[in-house]
Amino acid sequence: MSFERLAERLILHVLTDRDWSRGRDMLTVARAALAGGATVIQLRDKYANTRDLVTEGLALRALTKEYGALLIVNDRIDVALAIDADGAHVGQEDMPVGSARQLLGHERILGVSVGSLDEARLAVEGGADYLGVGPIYATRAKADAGAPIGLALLRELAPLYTPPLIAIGGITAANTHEVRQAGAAGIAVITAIVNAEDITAATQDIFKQLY
Ligand SMILES: Cc1ncc(COP(=O)(O)OP(=O)(O)O)c(N)n1
Ligand SMILES: Cc1ncsc1CCOP(=O)(O)O
Ligand SMILES: [Mg+2]
Repeated sequence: MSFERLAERLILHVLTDRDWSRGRDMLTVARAALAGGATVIQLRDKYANTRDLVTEGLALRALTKEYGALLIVNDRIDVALAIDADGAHVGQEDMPVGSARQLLGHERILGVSVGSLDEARLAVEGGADYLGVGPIYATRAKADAGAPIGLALLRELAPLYTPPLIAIGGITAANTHEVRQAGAAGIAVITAIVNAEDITAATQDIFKQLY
């Protein structure tokens, strides 16, 4: 897939998160987000054991196929392979990018979190298909995310590298436009979508700001 086509398909990631879903189950949340325009569901479950993660993943695999959306697994390359996900996402404390790429192969998408120029360079050299850049703004959904980095890194990276930049951290309908203007090909969202009372409407509101 070309980077341009990939960028289109990666425009709106919704990350699952039990803590912020108001007690609604993951499939209900994901279905509502897909109905509102999510193009990627990232399975992100910090509590489930491996067996449950695979079960959740298989259900999300069927659902994302129904909507023609991508499924990315957070942290776990083995689970991504087991459920035939479209790809996996690793951060700076997860599997190193080179090893992740080796295990995942070249047919699946590999996303890597970066918060600095150096991390971005290493991620690109290691074969990342997209970069998760953040936290752009303050976030409630990741306690160890560190201080917000603002828009400067997006502006620096956009002219340097071809893999799409996906902005994450505190993204809402109100700041989506400025994030895109700064160079983000797409955005990744937790609370502004999964914590919304009407998930589909919240996703639609954000989706509209992307174009
Ligand atoms: C698209 C995207 N970008 C960044 C992250 C964060 O990954 P990581 O730093 O490994 O943190 P956790 O999500 O694992 O808590 C992401 N998941 N997705
Ligand atoms: C997983 C992650 N990585 C950096 S910030 C963040 C949390 C994003 O959640 P929210 O969209 O609610 O700020
Ligand atoms: Mg991680």
